Amino acid sequence: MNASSPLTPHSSPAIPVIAIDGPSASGKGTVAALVAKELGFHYLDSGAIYRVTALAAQRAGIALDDENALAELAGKLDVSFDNGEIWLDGTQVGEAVRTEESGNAASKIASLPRLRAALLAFQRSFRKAPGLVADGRDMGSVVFPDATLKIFLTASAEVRAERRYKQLMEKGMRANLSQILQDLQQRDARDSARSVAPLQKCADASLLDTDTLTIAAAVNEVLRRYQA
Ligand SMILES: Nc1ncnc2c1ncn2[C@@H]1O[C@H](COP(=O)(O)OP(=O)(O)OP(=O)(O)O)[C@@H](O)[C@H]1O
Ligand SMILES: Nc1ccn([C@H]2C[C@H](O)[C@@H](COP(=O)(O)O)O2)c(=O)n1
Repeated sequence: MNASSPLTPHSSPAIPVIAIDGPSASGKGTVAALVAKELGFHYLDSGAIYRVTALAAQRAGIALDDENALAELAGKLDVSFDNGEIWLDGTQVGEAVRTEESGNAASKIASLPRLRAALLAFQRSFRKAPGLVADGRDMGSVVFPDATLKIFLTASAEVRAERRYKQLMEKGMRANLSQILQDLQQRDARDSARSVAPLQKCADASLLDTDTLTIAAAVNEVLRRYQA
């Protein structure tokens, strides 16, 4: 696995990290990427790692509950990230990892402790100077517990479902609002209930509710908290 440039074998505590965790469609990816751009930092979309691992498993015919086989697969995945594009085994995965089915498959394998452990070092290898903005579910709690700033980004399930609906429609994908709301609530419940690295606001994270915030306002608020 590589993050488009040589791997750093160990994480470096001197390099600042902004960890943005939260439920699905809360805007983590959008806000994290814009904050990273503003600060000139690297960006880690950790959910994409789980999504592409699930895709690789499906291509290899590995069941999504076969923990040993999934952990072994994760340890030798040929995945790289380059300018927002994901490469698996030398080919671009494109929108295959952006569907709700892909999010659900990722959520299922993400509940397996050995699979999560196998992905830890790869995620930490993204910590490079001058800094990193990382989004996911356990960025502040497990992957970067010493992060400089930890944000728990959220919005009501209804607002998130509407945003996801709009996003899918804009991409020309089929979408049904009530189905999206149901899927999103099920995924959040699974991600919150698992025994390892559950989705939760850790004690040292600060809450950012974007129900009534524009993307620009959410980005500015993260930057303000970082600079404070
Ligand atoms: N504050 C906001 N106001 C309006 N739309 C927003 C806001 N934040 C994000 N969005 C939109 O909501 C959609 C979902 O955002 P995004 O994909 O960043 O969420 P996410 O938390 O990364 O989702 P997932 O966990 O499923 O990957 C996008 O279309 C994005 O543009
Ligand atoms: N740090 C992470 C990131 C993601 N996951 C799992 C749980 C999510 O439902 C799924 C897809 O993530 P998304 O792309 O929607 O952010 O992957 C996780 O457990 N830990």
